[in-house]
Amino acid sequence: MDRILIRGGNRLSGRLKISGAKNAALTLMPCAILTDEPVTLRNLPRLADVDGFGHLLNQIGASTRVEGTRPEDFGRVMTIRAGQLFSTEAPYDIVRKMRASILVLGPILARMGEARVSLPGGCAIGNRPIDLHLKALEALGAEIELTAGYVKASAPGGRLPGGRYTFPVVSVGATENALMAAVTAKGTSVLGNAAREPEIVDLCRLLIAMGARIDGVGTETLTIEGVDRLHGATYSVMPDRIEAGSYACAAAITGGDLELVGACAEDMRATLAALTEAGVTVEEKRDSIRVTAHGPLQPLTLSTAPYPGFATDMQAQFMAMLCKAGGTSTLTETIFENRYMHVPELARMGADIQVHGRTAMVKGVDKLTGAPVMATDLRASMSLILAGLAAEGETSVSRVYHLDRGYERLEEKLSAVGADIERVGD
Ligand SMILES: CC(=O)N[C@H]1[C@@H](OP(=O)(O)OP(=O)(O)OC[C@H]2O[C@@H](n3ccc(=O)[nH]c3=O)[C@H](O)[C@@H]2O)O[C@H](CO)[C@@H](O)[C@@H]1O
Ligand SMILES: C=C(OP(=O)(O)O)C(=O)O
Repeated sequence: MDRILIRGGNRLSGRLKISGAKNAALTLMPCAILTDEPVTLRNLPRLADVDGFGHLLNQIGASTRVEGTRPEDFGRVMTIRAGQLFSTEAPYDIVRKMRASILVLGPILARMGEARVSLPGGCAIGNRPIDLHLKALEALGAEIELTAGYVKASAPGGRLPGGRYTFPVVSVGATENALMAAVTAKGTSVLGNAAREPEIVDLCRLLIAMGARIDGVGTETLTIEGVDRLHGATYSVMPDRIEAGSYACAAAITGGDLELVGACAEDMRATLAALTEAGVTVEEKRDSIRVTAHGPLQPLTLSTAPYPGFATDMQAQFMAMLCKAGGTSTLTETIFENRYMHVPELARMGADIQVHGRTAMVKGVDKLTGAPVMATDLRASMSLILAGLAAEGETSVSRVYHLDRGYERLEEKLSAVGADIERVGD
């Protein structure tokens, strides 16, 4: 298994290209199930999860073709053709490896009138239930049955009637599933307390480009007027706000100066506000964000929340960064009950972090020291990379397959801006 080796202490500086967003890509790809015409996605990041999702689409009968991208390019173009589907099932073996697989439930049900998708179960960051996905689909008219670890959903008469559902808590995945199921329903659907994440806006934009009728895009009430059929489209995946935020933390923790090319400041207001409060200079340019760290970092008090709040996907990276702040920071994780797996690993590098329930107190330390550490999930892995960049000596991060799920060519991007980082096989 590969490891990443970092010899810390280098100040990062230069331009770094931001890739297409994983969390958008994984909700745009299943849209192709909704039409028999080709859907072409540009700026699709080269990630293990994108490959995995392609594999899942192949399993149900869709073809995926990657076109004319050179190996040196970031991102790629993929055309998905779901002319005819021969299966309505997402099996356990795929769903257990990739949580986003649950996002085929709504589109397969809408297209085929029935779907059978394995229950995803928990994962390292906590219990990740799908009850709200199912309740929303039921409200749109689906009949749901849970048997032998699978969700079986069917639309009476082969097509959902549509309906109204107000989410009791904001759920990104359930909003996405319900949206994709509602766009071809017979009638109008209204989703209340819907997630407003930029990735949901990206999803709406693709669906609209395919002929869907959606009102209230970017707000908490989405009104979807069902259409008889959707057509193909070509669409560019939005820039990855979490990747951009992670590299902004890399600039901050190394006292560096990075220009994040292609990053969209509008999508990452809470992250940029937190960086500014920590004493980092953030300069918004036409097609990039420049992040410059000067003196010592200031401690912060942050609590994760649905968009436009501070993203749970940025919590681990900020925790690593705040290990180098001059004072004690307080981080509260409100979305996932177990998203502190990076804490014991950061402690191995000299971090001083106390966790009480959902709150972590991060006391800044004079120095972090390189150590062998183990990645436990995607963003936890990134927090270890960040700590390694700032640490004295060598850090070896194992289980880097977590990173490969969400960071396109990480070591290449970081070494181009001055990091001493390499991937080694065992
Ligand atoms: C609101 C939020 O920040 N969502 C994050 C969540 O999306 P993801 O779609 O995975 O999770 P949800 O947004 O659905 O979860 C939000 C909250 O709702 C709960 N829930 C969710 C679905 C359900 O059926 N029942 C239920 O109780 C979850 O346990 C969680 O506490 O993880 C992704 C990966 O880290 C992030 O990119 C998203 O930003
Ligand atoms: C946890 C994440 O992703 P996933 O929902 O795909 O596990 C993430 O993007 O931080």
